[in-house]
This record gives sequence, structure tokens and C-alpha cells, in this order.
Amino acid sequence: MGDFHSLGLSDWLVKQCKQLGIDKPTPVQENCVPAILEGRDCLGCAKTGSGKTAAFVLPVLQKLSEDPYGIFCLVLTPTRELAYQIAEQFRVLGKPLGLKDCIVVGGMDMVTQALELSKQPHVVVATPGRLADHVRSSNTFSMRKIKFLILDEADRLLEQGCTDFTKDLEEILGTLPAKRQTLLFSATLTDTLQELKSIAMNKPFFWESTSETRTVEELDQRYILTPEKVKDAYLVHLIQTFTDKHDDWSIIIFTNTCKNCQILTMMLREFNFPTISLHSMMKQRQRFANLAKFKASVYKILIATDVAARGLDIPTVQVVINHNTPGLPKIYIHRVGRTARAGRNGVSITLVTQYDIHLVHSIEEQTKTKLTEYPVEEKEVHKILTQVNVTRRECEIRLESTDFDEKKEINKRKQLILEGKDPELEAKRKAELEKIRKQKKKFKQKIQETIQKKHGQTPRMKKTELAPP
Ligand SMILES: Nc1ncnc2c1ncn2[C@@H]1O[C@H](COP(=O)(O)OP(=O)(O)OP(=O)(O)O)[C@@H](O)[C@H]1O
Repeated sequence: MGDFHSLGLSDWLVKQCKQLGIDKPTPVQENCVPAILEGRDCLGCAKTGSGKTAAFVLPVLQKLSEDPYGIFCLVLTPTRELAYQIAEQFRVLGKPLGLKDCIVVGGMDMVTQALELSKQPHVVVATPGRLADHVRSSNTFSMRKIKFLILDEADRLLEQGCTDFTKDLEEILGTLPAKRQTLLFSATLTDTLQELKSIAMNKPFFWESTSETRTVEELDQRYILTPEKVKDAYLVHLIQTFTDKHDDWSIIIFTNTCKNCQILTMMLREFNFPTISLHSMMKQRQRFANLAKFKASVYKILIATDVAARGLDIPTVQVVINHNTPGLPKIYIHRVGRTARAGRNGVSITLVTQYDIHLVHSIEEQTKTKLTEYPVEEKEVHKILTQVNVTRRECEIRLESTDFDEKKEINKRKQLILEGKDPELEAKRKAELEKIRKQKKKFKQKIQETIQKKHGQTPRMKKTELAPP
């Protein structure tokens, strides 16, 4: 493995890297940096925590130092927290250049952002929705001369998930020059490769790590098979065990909805665990504040929705717990990738109910790894089961007495109006879809039960002896 000099980077940049403890290039950096410096478009697919951010930040800074102007580079990323993290890397590595950056994300003041954009920063780091708003409403800045377009977590930006970025992306791409370098990075590019190749036009350099597995070797991947009603008792037991044994560990718990995130946070606090949450129903300033407190280890436990699944780089995270089994392998890959980063060790534990076993199988198939059972003293879990479930119910009642659901409804209606849709019609359509979804789920569960009855349990995944109360 060479050093950063041999990749074509200047002394000042190599020195900046050293100051950050970055001495030797990782494979994604070693392969992508020279191609980018040659002027090629680039698609880089490497595992979580492998240094993809520096793989695009370093060559951009090198080129910027040779011909500095603004706006030189635009980085798009799916989440607001990630935009701040990327901007920070640019700022730290680009300090000797006097780099000016501008962060354009939703939930923050638009006028301030417009003012900053008009000052022609070297680098703009943005989430697509808010930048598209600026493109539509303002003519005080131009991206006609940008040299680099970077899509970080590129596959997420192109897929039509719960937040669909494609329209905003189209609008933004329309304001960029055709002659530019386009760099696309993610740990999971393969599903969207064809679409990505059409964005990166001039015969992109494609680099993918050759490893058979799609998760890192340093990650110990575990599961616990549990009935739904015992999940929370397992969670409390796991956290108790980890916090008893390790002073300096941080834990991220992923859950499926904002409401569940809120309830679990309340519940764990009742058990005196230093817990904080991160989800999209929170005000943006609160989101940033909570993340900062977690990063500073003021709180050791972060409960989050998938808004925190991608990109966040917090070295102290030793454990990731999936309170629900992710429905898609790639979500699993990004979630568990919040630990075991940059060569460190880490553990992931996925709580699996009998109805999620097929999801685990498809995760294993995609990641080319086997999850192994996490040993738990079931007697200990039994002891706290009632107390945990009563506490959870109390938290649910407390949350119901607040305007949490109402706020969610208002937010949704606002969003629909902004998208030019009729909230009433949408509600009817959604109710119909929900009915169909429930019927399908029931049918699926019946089939699963019949199969399990016929064939007995999957031998590797024995059902835990604990029964729901
Ligand atoms: N060459 C290097 N040597 C040592 N550490 C590095 C090197 N390059 C980057 N790092 C560090 O590794 C950590 C992970 O890097 P980064 O966040 O860029 O990962 P990533 O590949 O983008 O992961 P994800 O897919 O989760 O977004 C960061 O803390 C970064 O400072």
C-alpha cells in the first residue's frame, strides 16, 4: 500500500491527513483518488467505515487548491446530519486553503442559507429537497460553473424510499454544467448501478472492494429470536449487561417508527439509562443537539430511526441493536455499519421475531455472512418481563396524552400540500392501501405458520423458550 503522496496529493494535504491520524490510504482511497485526480468520473463502492468520505474530499481539495473559485463543488447527501459531518471533513482537511463551505439542509433558516450561497462558497453540502427549494426560489447564486458533483450515499438518493429525492435531484441536475466530474459513493451501489452510470456520463471509473462479504470482518453479527412481547425485556437486559461491563461503550438502537423511538427512549429513561433519541419528528435543532450529546458521550444510548442508519461516523459506538429486523438487507448493512468502523471491533444484535426469520435469511444471503445466536440468560429476562412491559405501557399512555400523533398528522398534511396533493384524497387512498397491506400480512403470517408447523423450526434458529405473558 502506497502513501498519500504517491496518489498525487500535495504536501499540505498529506500533512492535514496526518494531523487527523490518516497516514495510509484505505483501498477505496488508494484506487479512487488517482482516478479522480486524472479527471475521471468515479463510482466507488466500499464497505461502511472504509473512508469513502476522504476518498472524494481529498482529490476535490487538491483540485480546488490548483484553481480556487466558488461554487467549485456540490455534495448531495440524503440526511441533514450527514451533510454537517461531510462539511466538517472538508473544513478540517481544507483549513490551510481557507476553505469556505455552505450547508444547505431542511429545518434550518432559508434566508441565512440564501445569503451564504450568494457569497460563492467553495463547497456546498446539501440535502436535495432544500437545495431544490433554493434553485426554484432564488437567483442569487449559480452552480453553472461547478467542477465536481458528488452524490454521497448515491443509491439512497436515487431510490424511491419514504423520502423520494428523484424530482429534486432532476431539478438540481438541470442547473449544473454538463462538463463536470461526477463522483458517486456508497456501501451499497449495486442495485442502482445502471441509473448511477447514466448520471456519471464520461465512462466512469468503477471501483468495488473485492471482498466476498458485504459487512466488515471486525463486526460480530448476532441475533436473538424472541416473541414480540418479550423484545423490550431483552432490550433492557442487553443494555443492563453492556453498561454493567463497559464504562466507555456507546450503543445505537435502531427502531422502525418515530413513535416507537420516542416510547423506547421514555422507557429506557425510566430504567435510568442515559438515553437520547434521533428521528424525523424532532425539530432540527434538537436533532443536532441530541447527536452532539451522544457524540460527546454525555448520553451513551441513542435510539434512532433509519434517519441515522447511513454515514454517521461515531467511533465510540461499540454496539448496534436492531429493535426491529430491517426489511431490506441494505438497510441492515448501513445500520450495523455504525459500529466496527475504520478497523475497530463492534457487535450488532438483531431482535428477530418468528415472522422475521425470512428477512434474516435474505440479509444473510445478501451480506454473505451468517448471523449467530447471541447467548442470553433467559431466567434474567423472565425476571424483568412484567416490569418492562408495564413501564412500556405507562410510557405509551403518557405519549398518547401529548400531541405527538397530532403533530405527525399536521406535518404529513403540510408535506402533501407542498407536493400539490389533496390531503383528504390521500388519506382515503392510504386507508385502502393499509387495508390491502393488512390482509396481505395476515395471509403471509398464516403461510409462515403453516410452513413452520409442517417443517418444525429452522434448526439454526431455535425458538426461545420464553412465551409472551
Ligand atoms: N486512511 C485512513 N486511515 C485511517 N482512518 C481513516 C482513513 N480514512 C478515513 N478514516 C477514518 O475512518 C472513519 C470512517 O470514514 P468514513 O466516514 O469516510 O467512512 P465511509 O466509508 O464513508 O462509511 P459509511 O459507508 O458508513 O458512510 C472516519 O473516522 C475517518 O476519519
